Amino acid sequence: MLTVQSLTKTFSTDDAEVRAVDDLSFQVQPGEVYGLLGPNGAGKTTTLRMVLGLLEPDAGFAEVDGVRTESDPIGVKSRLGFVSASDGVYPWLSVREMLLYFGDLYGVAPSVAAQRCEDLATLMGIEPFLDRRAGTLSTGQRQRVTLVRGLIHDPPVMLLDEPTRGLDVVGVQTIFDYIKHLRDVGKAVIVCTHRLDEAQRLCDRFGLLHRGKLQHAGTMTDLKEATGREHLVEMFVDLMKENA
Ligand SMILES: Nc1ncnc2c1ncn2[C@@H]1O[C@H](COP(=O)(O)OP(=O)(O)OP(=O)(O)O)[C@@H](O)[C@H]1O
Repeated sequence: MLTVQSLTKTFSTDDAEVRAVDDLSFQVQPGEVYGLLGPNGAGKTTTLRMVLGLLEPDAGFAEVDGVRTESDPIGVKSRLGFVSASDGVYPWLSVREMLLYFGDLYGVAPSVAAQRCEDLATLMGIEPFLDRRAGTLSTGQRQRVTLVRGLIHDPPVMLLDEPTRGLDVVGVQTIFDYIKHLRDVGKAVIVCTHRLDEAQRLCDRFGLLHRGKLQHAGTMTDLKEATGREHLVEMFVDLMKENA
């Protein structure tokens, strides 16, 4: 389970202070897909960076399966999988070498990592290119490899940042299947995306973030009741007008 409690971060620049994340709290349960959604600059990336332990909060904390980022940053990283549209691959390693290398970085025993590599390769359809250099893969093939890489240490919590960016319909469907798999095997999943139509189909619960604060949170039914709107897109447009 992931807990974010009263998380707050202000950035100071030469001419201004930006409260990027403002007293943000939410939880994601095992087997649940949570859409953390918001327009540009809402605070999504800053939140993920604090959950991952890459940025220190001014106040509040993130906790992954009972382990707090501030007290055990390595322990938290081993319990998190992170997949981002901007993930790179090591071009000169074969896909298998790269996956086993990441397993090793996470402290997974080589025999366990090798078996997981085989199982996940079958699941994500990457067996045909396991022994090809990662640098020769297409965007969609590379994306599937990064999805496998995110799971090589079998973390209980997965963070997906813009997972469908740049993918064709088949690639998007692969992400949908992957997220369904994550839900089925009981991972707690956070998805950040600007594709609100996809989010509406994918997520069990939502947090609509604007100016670092959750403006609405809950299931689609909760959000519809609270806003009187049918679709996330309309809710967002209203939010941005209200806060303009
Ligand atoms: N290192 C930084 N220094 C100063 N301001 C920052 C820094 N990082 C983020 N910000 C500001 O904090 C706010 C939130 O940014 P953040 O990147 O978290 O938004 P986001 O929701 O991920 O946006 P996007 O959808 O555009 O990626 C923005 O106003 C941004 O300019």
